[in-house]
Amino acid sequence: MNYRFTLLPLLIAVFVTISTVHGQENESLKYGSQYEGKRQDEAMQKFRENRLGQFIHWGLYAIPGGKWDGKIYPGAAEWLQSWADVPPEEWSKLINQWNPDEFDAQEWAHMAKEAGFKYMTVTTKHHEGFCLWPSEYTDFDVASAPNKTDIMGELIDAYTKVGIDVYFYYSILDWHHPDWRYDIKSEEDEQAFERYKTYVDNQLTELVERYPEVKGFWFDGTWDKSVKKNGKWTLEIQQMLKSLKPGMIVNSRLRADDHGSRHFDSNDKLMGDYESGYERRLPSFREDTIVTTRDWEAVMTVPENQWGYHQDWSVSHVKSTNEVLEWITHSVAMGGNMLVNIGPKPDGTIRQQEKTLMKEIEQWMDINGEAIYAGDYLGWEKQDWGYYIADQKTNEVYALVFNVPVTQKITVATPEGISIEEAHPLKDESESLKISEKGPNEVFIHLPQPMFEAPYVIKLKVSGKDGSKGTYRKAKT
Ligand SMILES: C[C@@H]1O/C(=N\OC(=O)Nc2ccccc2)[C@@H](O)[C@H](O)[C@@H]1O
Repeated sequence: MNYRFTLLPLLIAVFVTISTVHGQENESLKYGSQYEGKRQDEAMQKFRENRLGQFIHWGLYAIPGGKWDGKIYPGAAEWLQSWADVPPEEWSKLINQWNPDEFDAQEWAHMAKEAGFKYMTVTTKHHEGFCLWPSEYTDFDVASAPNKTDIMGELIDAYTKVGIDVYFYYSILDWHHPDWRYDIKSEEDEQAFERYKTYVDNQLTELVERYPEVKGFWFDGTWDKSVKKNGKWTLEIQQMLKSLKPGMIVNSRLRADDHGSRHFDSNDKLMGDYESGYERRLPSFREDTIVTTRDWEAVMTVPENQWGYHQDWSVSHVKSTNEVLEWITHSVAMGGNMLVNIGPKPDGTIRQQEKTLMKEIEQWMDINGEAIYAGDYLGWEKQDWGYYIADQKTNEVYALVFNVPVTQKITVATPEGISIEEAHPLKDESESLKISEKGPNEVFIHLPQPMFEAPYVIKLKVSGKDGSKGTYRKAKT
């Protein structure tokens, strides 16, 4: 049998397949990722060192607070218009009740500063379309409400003054604007969405020009086909913002590529400046360590799923402060940032549960904040008792204990040639914790009695192969 002729078609098929697959990985995209790796400029480094931020969801939805026509809706309060199926013209009447007469931006900024938040991201316009600044391009804004306070102006001034970086959340999805479209299926859709794109471009330009201290944009509401079919526009928005303000930071959630692929382009390359796909969920140490190769940020609610103010938090589990601290620690231990959300009340005050949470975060961060700020992925074997964090700048190593072993001691397994010299609790660094040999490259660190109620942070003095500090960190991948 002449194999040459029999095998030839198979060989061709194999070759075409390999080249196609390989070719797909390197498909040249016009609107895909614009660069690879982590941005190393000062603005992005500051984002990376901030680590802990405050998310603020505020808008007309705070007024009904999850209740419509006498019925409580357990879903996210900022989506009430959707859950209760309220027609836009009826929902818009809420503007006549917008009167946050207790709003005090300095008080909010002070609370955030004390709590240890290094940056803040606030909703300029959520899906409902109401604008919390006086916009030249719509009358569905604070300038048309009984209380005309420029919320964005007050907040960015107050937070910037106390040294907290401010980012703007902006929803592309807009339930109020007549030209918003979920999909583009007709010439009429096309023309309307072109008008809508101009509206958004104008508003974004307006926001940067009115509030030049803004550090970046957190885009949302980009999952519909209308946006996925406009990948070019999403890149143009990114480029426009960076030309308006060099160093501007834009999240991956804005972006769609030539084929509608979101966050990551069709070559699996991250778009935007950091990955913003972790919403009320966290990457796994077992399956998702790829996140440690890029900048990323998780965002979290205190209840199971309430971003805007909901008057009845009994509708779901409400995280304890220790749970919130573990979400923050988990993110930083995997080289990411965390935004912890609050949903202010319609009168401009902050609900007691959120004030208590911020106070308890403050008390913990006052002692342990050095393990969080500029924290990064260490790369050592994840242990059940908690997390390791390495400081990006000092290379100090911290062990953050959340799950106390019944043995009253934690195991620290170090890479070959690395040893633990000393262990000091951050709550009293003059104290030295006992270290005992467990096996090759494994030691026990003995925990103090009585057991503690909050996450317990230990600073480890580590020596590397050549005895110098800092040689023990896993190579940055
Ligand atoms: C931070 C949150 O972001 C949102 N949505 O984020 C999503 O990623 N939504 C989503 C996730 C998966 C599929 C479709 C939409 C908003 O709808 C919500 O009100 C809040 O502002």
